Amino acid sequence: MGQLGGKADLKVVKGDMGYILEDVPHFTDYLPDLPTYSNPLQDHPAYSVVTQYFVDVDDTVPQKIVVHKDSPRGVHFRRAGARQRVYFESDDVLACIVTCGGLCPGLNTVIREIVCGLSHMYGVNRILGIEGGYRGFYARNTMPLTPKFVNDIHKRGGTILGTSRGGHDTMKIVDNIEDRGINQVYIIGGDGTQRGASVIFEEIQRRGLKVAVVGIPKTIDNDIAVIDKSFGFDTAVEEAQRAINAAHVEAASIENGIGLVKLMGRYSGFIAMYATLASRDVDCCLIPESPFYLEGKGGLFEYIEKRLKENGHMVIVVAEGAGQDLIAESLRSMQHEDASGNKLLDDVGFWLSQKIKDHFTRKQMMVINLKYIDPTYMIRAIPSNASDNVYCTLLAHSAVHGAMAGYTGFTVGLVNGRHTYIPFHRMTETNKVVITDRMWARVLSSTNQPSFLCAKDIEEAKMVEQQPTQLLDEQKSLDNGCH
Ligand SMILES: Nc1ncnc2c1ncn2[C@@H]1O[C@H](COP(=O)(O)OP(=O)(O)OP(=O)(O)O)[C@@H](O)[C@H]1O
Ligand SMILES: O=P(O)(O)OC[C@H]1O[C@](O)(CO)[C@@H](O)[C@@H]1O
Ligand SMILES: [Mg+2]
Repeated sequence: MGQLGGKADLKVVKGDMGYILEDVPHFTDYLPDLPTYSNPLQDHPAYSVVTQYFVDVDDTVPQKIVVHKDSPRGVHFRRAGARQRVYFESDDVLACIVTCGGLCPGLNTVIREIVCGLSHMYGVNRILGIEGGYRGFYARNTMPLTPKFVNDIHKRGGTILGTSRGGHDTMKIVDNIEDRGINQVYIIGGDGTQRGASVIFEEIQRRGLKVAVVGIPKTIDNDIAVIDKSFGFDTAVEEAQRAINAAHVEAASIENGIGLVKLMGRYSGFIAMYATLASRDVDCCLIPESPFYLEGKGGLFEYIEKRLKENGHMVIVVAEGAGQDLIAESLRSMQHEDASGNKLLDDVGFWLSQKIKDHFTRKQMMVINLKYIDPTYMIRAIPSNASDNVYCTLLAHSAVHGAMAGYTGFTVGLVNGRHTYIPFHRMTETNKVVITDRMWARVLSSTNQPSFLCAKDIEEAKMVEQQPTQLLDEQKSLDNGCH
């Protein structure tokens, strides 16, 4: 297996039969001759009895598991887990944890399990919480975190550390890390946060510091492509059921009742799609990936009228990023951004409510009763459910094992059911609902809604699907020997 040259931040290894490892950085890449120590887990009363507890250094996990007889082995990621040798002595570790971006169920569980993992598995006692997101590194005090302090935080929503958008000043952050003597940095956040983590890692590497930078990807929208699923997503889908049930009860209790529920999903409609599929009470699901229109044949108004005539009531679920082009057209809305530079969206739920009410009032054909429910922040603020709690625990432990083993500049992630270490740059590939895929077809068949698509839209969607992804591009250039 040979190391390939290439882009400065890519560490790619190529093997036989089209095997590619998209590896993550390690201290030894820029700090040769570091001492190593035997992993204290070897003597741990709970873990020492586990057969093959340590991960083989050569274990990797394939990104694509559906293969043909002759297909190349494809891209792999380094398998997460405890290594036999570690690069830190327990007493020398000073770790810190920061949470950035929007809230998500499970943040406190990840914080708890990093603290308990470091302490119980590796005997690390010095752990700091950075308050209020990235700017907390240089603008706020830190809080000491102990297993006792974090004991029951997983039962609470939000993040005990606080969070923020904006305020990423790489130099000030790294100066602060260096001044405090921090040598493990755990960064929990979404795509913006992981971009921030990547530049922090680059600066740390440039300064030649022995500081592990580890990301734990957070997105309630489940919009990161490379991982199976993000923590908090299951909890969000489950909690969304309560809003959909309420909308259904309201709609079904009154003549021509329409229950409209807005769910999160800025660019990806996964929460709306899964909540719709799980509920079976939803008659129409609108997501950012699938354009729709209101007036005329095959439009939303026609469908609402038909459904009310058939059934007397209906439930509509709309993802917050759906129909933004329509709103922009009708409101000539200004484009605003939040402190991190994310586009601020217009409220599709409120806009759609008004449009539906106006339409039926104007037409005077039937009196409708529309109830609009926006549970978005109520969903985002709850604690994670049981399965997300276990998932968060494994992500946190993978992060701790990776840092102790000397890996850095990576995020943890579940790929095909296995925990892995993934280079930062892969975190920015977005996961979207593919509207020409089976899952979206299942939604359409469960709701009976029109697809709102003309032949041209379908062609365009297929073209997007067929376009080479970054992965294929890279694979192609690797095959051409470009790296
Ligand atoms: N390209 C970037 N370089 C450095 N820092 C960044 C970059 N993009 C975002 N950040 C910082 O990351 C933090 C979080 O970013 P953002 O508000 O976009 O949330 P996020 O991590 O994407 O989470 P989510 O969008 O899921 O709520 C902010 O402090 C922001 O300044
Ligand atoms: O209102 P805030 O806190 O900026 O966050 C809203 C955004 O965060 C997200 O949940 C992503 O984390 C989006 O779906 C949503 O648009
Ligand atoms: Mg984001």
